[in-house]
Amino acid sequence: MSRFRLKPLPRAILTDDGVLIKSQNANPLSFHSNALRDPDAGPDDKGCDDGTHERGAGESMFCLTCLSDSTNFDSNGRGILPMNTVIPYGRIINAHNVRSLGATQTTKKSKQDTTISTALLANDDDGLSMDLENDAMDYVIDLVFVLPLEKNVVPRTVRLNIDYVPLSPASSDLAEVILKRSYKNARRNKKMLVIINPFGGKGQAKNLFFQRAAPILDASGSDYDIAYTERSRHAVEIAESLDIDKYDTIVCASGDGIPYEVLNGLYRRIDRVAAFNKIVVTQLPCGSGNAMSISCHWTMNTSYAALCLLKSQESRIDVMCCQQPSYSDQPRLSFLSQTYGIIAESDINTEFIRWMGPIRFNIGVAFNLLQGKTYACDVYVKYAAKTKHDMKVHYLLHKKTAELIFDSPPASSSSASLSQSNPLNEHLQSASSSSLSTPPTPAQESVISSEDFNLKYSLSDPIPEEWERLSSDITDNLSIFYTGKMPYIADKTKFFPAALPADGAIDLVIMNSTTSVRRMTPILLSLDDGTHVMQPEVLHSKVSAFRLVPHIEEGLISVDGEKFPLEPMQVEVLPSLVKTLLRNGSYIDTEFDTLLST
Ligand SMILES: Nc1ncnc2c1ncn2[C@@H]1O[C@H](COP(=O)(O)OP(=O)(O)OP(=O)(O)O)[C@@H](O)[C@H]1O
Repeated sequence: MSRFRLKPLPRAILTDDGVLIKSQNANPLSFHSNALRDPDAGPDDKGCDDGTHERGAGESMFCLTCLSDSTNFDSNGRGILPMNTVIPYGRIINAHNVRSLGATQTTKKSKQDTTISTALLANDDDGLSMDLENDAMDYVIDLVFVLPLEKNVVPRTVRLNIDYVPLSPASSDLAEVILKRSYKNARRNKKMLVIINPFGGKGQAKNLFFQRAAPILDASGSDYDIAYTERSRHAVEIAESLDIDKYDTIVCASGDGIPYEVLNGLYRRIDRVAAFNKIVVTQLPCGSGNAMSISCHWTMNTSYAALCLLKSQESRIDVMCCQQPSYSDQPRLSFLSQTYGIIAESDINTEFIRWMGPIRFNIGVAFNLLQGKTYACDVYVKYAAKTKHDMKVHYLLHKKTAELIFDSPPASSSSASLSQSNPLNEHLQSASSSSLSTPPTPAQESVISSEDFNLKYSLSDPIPEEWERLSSDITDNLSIFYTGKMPYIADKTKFFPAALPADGAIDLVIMNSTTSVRRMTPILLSLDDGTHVMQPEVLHSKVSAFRLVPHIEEGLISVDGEKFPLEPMQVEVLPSLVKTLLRNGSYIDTEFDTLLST
């Protein structure tokens, strides 16, 4: 005999945007935190800062101060999802049919009835019941979604009674229907290797991963192994010897140093074509420099980046290939930047004050600037866009193409939505719910061959005829030489606002020491909004290749934040070589178009 336990459930339906709560249940909903935690990592989600209520054991509750306006309180301090709240597909990370609870008892519904008190009968039956009157089936689903709590997103589970009319017998697995909508354009069931640099982010990388990202990955049912880097360049070895049949995604829970090493490890493989066709390389921001995450996931927050890791589409991006005499047998890949002059010195030569955090870099720049240091060199370039006008044309052309491919219709605003509290989530929502957001050649379908690794130019050859030498007026007194492929080089530093993921070009920014400190200071202070590139003193172009020949005695070149020898360096773009995850299929919007129109 079955034992029955009455448990009221809220009713919901599927909409184009997400799961819409149709009936506001009089009883409070409780949301279960299903985060698995590293026992070493300590608690993360502590509930509310305001301390007005506490969480019971094994249970988390919504709180007004942590949620959007769409959340209400009952007298016990528990949150309820009001009618017309939408849990967007972009926020849903898992769903389970509650088969063990079995048949649901349906009541006859009038069209206007939005406060149905449905009882879930817990018994031993399996299966789902059908309301023959309207062909809608009642499903009991455990829906796992992420909720903004303080500055992070955290996983929660809610049990819902969902009315759904199956389109075909094959779609009667409602959890699968929801998951397909929630992971549109994204690879589900990734096989991930998470590489954690325990020294990254001033030693915080491991805690950040386990506190902010792992709960979301675990709640989504993701499959991942963890490897810790034990020494410098260990990630090169890990990637070089990786079993690429076992994994499809390498997640670098680190700063930008580990993705750099991983890409070069993959590049050294004999089967590198297969590796670059299979493996996606992405970052969870756990270091002090997280340019890849801010550029690709549009966030420096580890929990939001974990959500993006699950939801973003695989895309191919350009990478740069560096040649120098010291490693002529094995060129190096660079995904982020190469720099020479004040910024290189400030980045690398301030390692000894690493404990200061990112401010050490600003101190280094200011120090070198005030000393009026110059870094003489010769620079030869193959232009892709030379003048500021060419830059505008190039940028708008490539940005336009991306918009046509990836833009989504605006989400319905008729219903309250859990996504309202954070503008970042609108992007996530549109990315996953749009029917127009399928790119013509997503990374899953675009295959590269060994020819895509071929370099067009050799450092040992003379400068090609079609290249141009920059005027010595600029290069004799050079202060900053910076080339890059991603818009952000650090938090709040939009150094390359015109950078695009796959435009076949490297962005070049050069500044000259003849610019007075009085002029240089405001230019450098405008790095956060990217307006420095609009200043007449700043040379801003796009190149597909360049050669830098330093003429100073002592110094260094920095590639993706790593110290490189002070030698001639030649760099060329290798178009669309690397698979990564891009939110909505693009880099974070730098609003460079707005700068162009001012
Ligand atoms: N176990 C280890 N011991 C020492 N160094 C390591 C170890 N693991 C990784 N590294 C090195 O740490 C460097 C920085 O790594 P990462 O980018 O993850 O951290 P970060 O905090 O962002 O550092 P940075 O400020 O240099 O960017 C890498 O060059 C890597 O080779």
